[in-house]
Amino acid sequence: MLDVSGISVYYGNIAAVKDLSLQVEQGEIVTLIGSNGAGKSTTLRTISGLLKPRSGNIVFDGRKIEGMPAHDIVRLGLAQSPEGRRIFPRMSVAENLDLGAYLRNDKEGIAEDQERMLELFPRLRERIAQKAGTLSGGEQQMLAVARALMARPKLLLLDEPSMGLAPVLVDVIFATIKRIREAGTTVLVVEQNARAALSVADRAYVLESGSIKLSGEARALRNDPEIAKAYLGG
Ligand SMILES: Nc1ncnc2c1ncn2[C@@H]1O[C@H](COP(=O)(O)OP(=O)(O)OP(=O)(O)O)[C@@H](O)[C@H]1O
Repeated sequence: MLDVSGISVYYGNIAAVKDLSLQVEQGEIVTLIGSNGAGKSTTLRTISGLLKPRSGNIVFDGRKIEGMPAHDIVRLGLAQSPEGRRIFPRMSVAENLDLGAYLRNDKEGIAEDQERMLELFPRLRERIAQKAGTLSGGEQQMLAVARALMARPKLLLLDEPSMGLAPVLVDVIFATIKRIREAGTTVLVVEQNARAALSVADRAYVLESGSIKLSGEARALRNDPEIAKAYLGG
């Protein structure tokens, strides 16, 4: 479904991502893990069209998308829920969800999907008329994920969904990622919380200084002593 092949991404003269390749098959949960500054966000932002690679190719669903404007990429079925929960704080939860569907005009489908999101995230139903800025951090994170899903993507990109969340909410978010996949959406998730990410993913890539250092089945990586030492705290 997604084939990233040899991309390099620069900020000025500095390469943040170097000759990086990764693949995501339909129906998979794939995670990209790595420490601070490894280039995880840069990779995700390049796939979703917010940054342009200096070289390399990105093919999504059979179409070359590198260099395409982000809104055209969303239209093809690739949506990103950004790091830092960039929801609109002065708009209600319902209005934020509507914004996620801004490229659609099937009113009934949008209403159905909103209902589905409220089933997936019951906390949002309780707060549906509230301004998004008054939600807790975890609720805002859920809203950001739900908003991205309102675009009905084939592939959902998630940037650090567990950031700043209490451990119990991290579990809720990752359980939700599994349910999203069961409902038919493929997921590529970037995480610093390698333990949580490797416990739900099928496959993983380990990023170090802008390059893939290791990749494989998430289960195998979880049991790899080197990974445990570097990313799982022992
Ligand atoms: N806008 C920018 N301008 C210049 N350099 C940047 C910019 N954004 C990121 N970088 C640099 O690019 C490298 C990769 O950053 P990136 O944010 O992709 O890493 P990351 O793995 O997502 O880390 P984090 O988890 O801290 O966000 C880092 O060295 C970072 O300092």
